[in-house]
Amino acid sequence: MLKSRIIPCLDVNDGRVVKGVKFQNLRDAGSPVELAAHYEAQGADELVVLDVSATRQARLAMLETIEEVRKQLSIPLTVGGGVGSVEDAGRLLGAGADKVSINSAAVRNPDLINEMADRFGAQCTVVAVDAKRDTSQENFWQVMTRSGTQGEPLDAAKWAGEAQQRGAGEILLTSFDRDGTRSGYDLELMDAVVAACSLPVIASGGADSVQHMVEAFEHGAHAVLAASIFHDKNMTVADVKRDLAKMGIEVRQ
Ligand SMILES: O=C(O)c1ccccc1NC[C@H](O)[C@H](O)[C@H](O)COP(=O)(O)O
Repeated sequence: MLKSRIIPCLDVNDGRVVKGVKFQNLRDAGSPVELAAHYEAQGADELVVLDVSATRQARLAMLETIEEVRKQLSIPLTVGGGVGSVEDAGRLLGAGADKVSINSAAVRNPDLINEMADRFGAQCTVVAVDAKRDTSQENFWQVMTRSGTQGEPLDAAKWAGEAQQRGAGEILLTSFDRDGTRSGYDLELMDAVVAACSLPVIASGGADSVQHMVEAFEHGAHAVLAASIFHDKNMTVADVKRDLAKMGIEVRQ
């Protein structure tokens, strides 16, 4: 049985880790290099670094940040944010990423998923699905792109299924509604995506307790991603893993 993974997330804007609520009101949360080392020392299984910078020069500087973070880490590193092409993905892998996550560019050009999987392998190809509940429809979550600012005429569960068909290796599923709110993962969204896609799914958005993580695992998540609770030092990755083990969830110690 694969062990459940705990993945801290560094959202990076202009070289600094930031954290907001529903992708808004971003506050400074520290240095990416220091936090990467910090979370690995706490026992993180993987790290996700998302470039949420708005400006082009900040995005280009991201390669240096990735090289610096890579020097700190021995655990798998997934990098995403603004990846627009196979060449972009290649540059990030060359800078030290093990996996690259794509969202907006894949929605614009779904063949990009096939190209990445063909060129680098499914294990490097993560499709990030940012989903916002559409309250006007039963069991429908809209795919969001461009850092949560653009609603797409696309059902999140169906899109995850298509990503699988096109060769993706993993789904990074972020609930826009829960991001930063500490109100728990969107479990119904998890259910809908797990029913439509048999790839490993990383639950993201809303974590505030170990119990929230247990719920996500019970609803089919292979891994849980969290940012706020770790950046705000409410708990360490080691605390989480200790409590999960006590609750019978198999984690890497
Ligand atoms: O994904 C984006 O484009 C984006 C843009 C700006 C700010 C945050 C963004 N994403 C949200 C991150 O993936 C966030 O770290 C996860 O949703 C985890 O959130 P919490 O654990 O609730 O803090």
